[in-house]
Amino acid sequence: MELDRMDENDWKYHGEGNKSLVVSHVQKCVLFHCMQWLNNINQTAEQAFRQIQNIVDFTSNVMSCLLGEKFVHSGEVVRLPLEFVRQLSIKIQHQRPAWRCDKVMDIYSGCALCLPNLTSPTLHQPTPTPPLCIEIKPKCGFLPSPKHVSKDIKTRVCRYCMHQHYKVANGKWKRRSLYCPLDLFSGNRQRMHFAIRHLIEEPQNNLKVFKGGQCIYSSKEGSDESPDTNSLLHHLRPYFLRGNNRVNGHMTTKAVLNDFIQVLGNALLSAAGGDGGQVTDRTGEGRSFCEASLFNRERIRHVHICRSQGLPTNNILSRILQTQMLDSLDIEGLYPLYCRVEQHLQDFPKDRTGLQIDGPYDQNFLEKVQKCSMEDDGSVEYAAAKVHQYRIAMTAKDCSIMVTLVPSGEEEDDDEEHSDRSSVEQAFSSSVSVLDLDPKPLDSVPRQLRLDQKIVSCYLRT
Ligand SMILES: O=P(O)(O)O[C@@H]1[C@@H](OP(=O)(O)O)[C@H](OP(=O)(O)O)[C@H](O)[C@H](OP(=O)(O)O)[C@H]1OP(=O)(O)O
Ligand SMILES: Nc1ncnc2c1ncn2[C@@H]1O[C@H](COP(=O)(O)OP(=O)(O)OP(=O)(O)O)[C@@H](O)[C@H]1O
Repeated sequence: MELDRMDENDWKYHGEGNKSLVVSHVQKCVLFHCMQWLNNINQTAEQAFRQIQNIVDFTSNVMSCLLGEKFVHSGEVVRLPLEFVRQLSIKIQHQRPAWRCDKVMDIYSGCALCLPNLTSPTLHQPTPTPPLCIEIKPKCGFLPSPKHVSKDIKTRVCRYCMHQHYKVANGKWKRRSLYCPLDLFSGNRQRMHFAIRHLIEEPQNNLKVFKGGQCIYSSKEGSDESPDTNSLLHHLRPYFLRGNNRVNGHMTTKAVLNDFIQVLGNALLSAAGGDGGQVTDRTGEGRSFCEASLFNRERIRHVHICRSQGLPTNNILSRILQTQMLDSLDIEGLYPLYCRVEQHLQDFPKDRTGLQIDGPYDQNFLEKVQKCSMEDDGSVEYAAAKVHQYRIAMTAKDCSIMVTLVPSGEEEDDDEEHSDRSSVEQAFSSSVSVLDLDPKPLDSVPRQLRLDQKIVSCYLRT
């Protein structure tokens, strides 16, 4: 790509989050993450470059080691012509969701993060059934240890399920989602199926489906209407009309949905990097069932199911969960350590660099985090390492998984000996990546504590 000869007409709006606005190339398999700001803060181009380089370093030197490099794309910082960025921001403005427009795209620095477009149709041959890409933001998959929390409810109901009450009370979403992350991270097929079905019913910002690079299914924040599941099923039907189902050419809507969920669940369970085989089974710890999950409420009926299975150790869900569990103290146990670091930085501002509070996110940073002692010796180094661990865990709690399902060649359809189950499993090859791995700033810690208190008191009230 010739960065000095850019044309905004080659780019289109792709999506956005809380911090970045994403534009994709109309033909090539690349996209840019442009930063967006709440206020038009006075950041120099060099500071903007440094901030994005920090994201690249954190992704490649920290998150990639913890999650598995095969799943992670770190990207690179690019400098774009300012006029191109300005024209682009004007071009895409009308496509942005209104509720994100309190943020403005950074048109001053010219810096952006360049990544492969994981939903790009141009990666594959054009066919009537282009790859399906399913983006899942799973959120936190475990309950905190009772040692560190002041409210017993936090050890019984997961943060996501409690947060749902708070979000509905504050009008962020009109309806609660019945998805529970603890079911998705269970490794138990029935629980995972249950979780994915509820993600589809109420996707909020936890599920998006792309076909041929276009987002065909997602929630609109603040909207009264649920997304159109029938339209999703209409898109999915041709992918599942194969094997035995093709014989009579008819498939019920429920069967399409079940097959889709089964294929997605399989893709998540089979995505492993490095050595595999062992099982992470947390049922014994009592931190893997959420009382608010509908599945759990039916636990007596499902008791034989609950005892079985777990995630294979090097599975992507397992690695995300292990990284989330670096938050071993809960925000309540972590906050006093954060205060120790803050106090120290006020007294000795120059130590900010040595403690690597804002990076650099290099090998040394990762070692500090991995070698952090179990015992608090009262030092600022211990406190800083625990805060670093917490911030890494926050990133893992906020990342997204992109599952790509590529329909297999037609020849597999011809084998009518296959049962429905094996044919649907063979009908796709899959790959998995993890998105949105930027570091959370130090000042997100007090915000997290305040939010935690609001979520818990709202839940206890309702
Ligand atoms: O705190 P949470 O759990 O609400 O997570 C925030 C997300 O809200 P969610 O609950 O997923 O709708 C929030 O997502 P939305 O903007 O709601 O789509 C962001 O991902 C936010 O991260 P950051 O501050 O932009 O780095 C997330 O904030 P962090 O807590 O990860 O900093
Ligand atoms: N490499 C990619 N390939 C395809 N789509 C992507 C890619 N990166 C981001 N996206 C899309 O753009 C959206 C916004 O990106 P992202 O979640 O990284 O933004 P963010 O502002 O960092 O998010 P958050 O709100 O979690 O802070 C994603 O939800 C996803 O749909």
